[in-house]
Amino acid sequence: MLAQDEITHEEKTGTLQRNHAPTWAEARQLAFRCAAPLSSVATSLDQAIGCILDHDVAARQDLPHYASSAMDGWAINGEGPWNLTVAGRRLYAGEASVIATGGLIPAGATSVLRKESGSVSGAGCLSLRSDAKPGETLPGRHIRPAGEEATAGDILIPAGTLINPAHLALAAVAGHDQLHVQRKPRVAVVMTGSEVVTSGEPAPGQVRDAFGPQLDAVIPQLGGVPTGQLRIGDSYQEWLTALDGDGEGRRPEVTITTGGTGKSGTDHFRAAVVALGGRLLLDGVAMRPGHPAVLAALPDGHFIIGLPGNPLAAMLALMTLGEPLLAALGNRTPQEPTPVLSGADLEPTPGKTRLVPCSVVHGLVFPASHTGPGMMRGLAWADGYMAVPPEGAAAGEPVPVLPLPWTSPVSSTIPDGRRLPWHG
Ligand SMILES: Nc1nc2c(c(=O)[nH]1)N[C@H]1C(S)=C(S)[C@@H](COP(=O)(O)OP(=O)(O)OC[C@H]3O[C@@H](n4cnc5c(N)ncnc54)[C@H](O)[C@@H]3O)O[C@H]1N2
Ligand code: MOO
Repeated sequence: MLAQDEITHEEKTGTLQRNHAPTWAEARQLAFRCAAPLSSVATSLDQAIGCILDHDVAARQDLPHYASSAMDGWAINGEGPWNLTVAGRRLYAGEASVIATGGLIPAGATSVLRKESGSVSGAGCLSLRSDAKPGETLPGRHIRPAGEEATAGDILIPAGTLINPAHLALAAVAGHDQLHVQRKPRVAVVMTGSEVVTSGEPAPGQVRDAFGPQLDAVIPQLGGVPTGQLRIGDSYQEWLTALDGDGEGRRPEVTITTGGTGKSGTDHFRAAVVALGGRLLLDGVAMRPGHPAVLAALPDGHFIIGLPGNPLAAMLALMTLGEPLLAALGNRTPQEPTPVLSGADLEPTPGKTRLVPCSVVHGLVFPASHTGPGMMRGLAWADGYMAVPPEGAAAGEPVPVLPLPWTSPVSSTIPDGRRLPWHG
């Protein structure tokens, strides 16, 4: 939801009165600060994977909750020989009964004798084999005591943990059927453009859709839950209907649109937001590519991110606005840039941060090739993206680098870790 205390006067009145677009760093900060974390939700174990735990998970009873046999053999009382009795009954001195691995230790048992350490006579008398290992009948031998792993009330998984498959098993064996987790923002995608085709080779004047295949895959990587994709043409009415949610004003916490951020007659993002009573929190960012990106809030406190139509521009705008917004809604911290020494001279772009897919080779960062605003080739192989400051950077100077949602964090090559004067 929209963070009420972060709404400025400009935003309340629905008018953005900036004379210049925010810097890339300001835009990221705004996208993070405009949203408050969603509430927590109780969920079944299978739905909790990859979620952040909101309440501690404690052992409901001792783990294991009863003393059990660690071996197949006999539960015994005292030193042998033993008279065999019915399994499960209390054992008195000199008695034994058959037990399997995991079986409940009967009252009176002092230890478990492994099958290979005993022999039974025809008369039902159990005796220790002469080749049995020493100490086989010592008290507690081959018994797994109750509470060996945890005592009732022990915190097994603290709040804040990112749930992995083993955590699910631990919660289950500790007696839990549900977990309280941080709710993830639901994210709908609305793709615009009557020239966009979704299969085969496009004809001249058509383009093959670059967003359908990747957005629902990247949304979970950014901590969101995709709720579906809608394709519309270029008319204002289609925009209005698409952004109006289910027709009764219900919509997911975030809607991502693609295309229509320009200011031509077919670009209806802003008009549709205003018609729905919403306001623009940010209209354009001083970056390249992706500068026409828009962030808006609707009266229900839900958000719309307008990504430009050019595919690389859109993905870098998603990293700039969507990554911090989804982090805020999911109660996580946004990605921080890491300083890495540049392996190449990077041209200045006065007044704009340049976002460039990049590769890291032997600790130096290099711009990828094929990184025009409409291209996907450079991004597909990149280790991350550089945020080249407006003044550029010479080879050997540090530049801020961020990972992509599907790449590993980039490690810093700056030896003393000193803070760099990032723009913005
Ligand atoms: N006169 C100006 N024209 C443009 C400017 C400008 O400042 N002045 N900015 C350019 C930049 S930069 C961008 S980015 C785009 C923004 O355009 P829109 O967000 O309005 O997007 P569209 O016009 O709908 O499409 C742009 C481009 O992207 C292609 N596209 C759209 N959807 C898809 C898709 N699903 N898969 C692949 N490609 C897609 C579309 O065919 C266009 O080629 O405006 C520039 N123009
Ligand atoms: O956002 Mo556009 O280049 O800046 O594609």
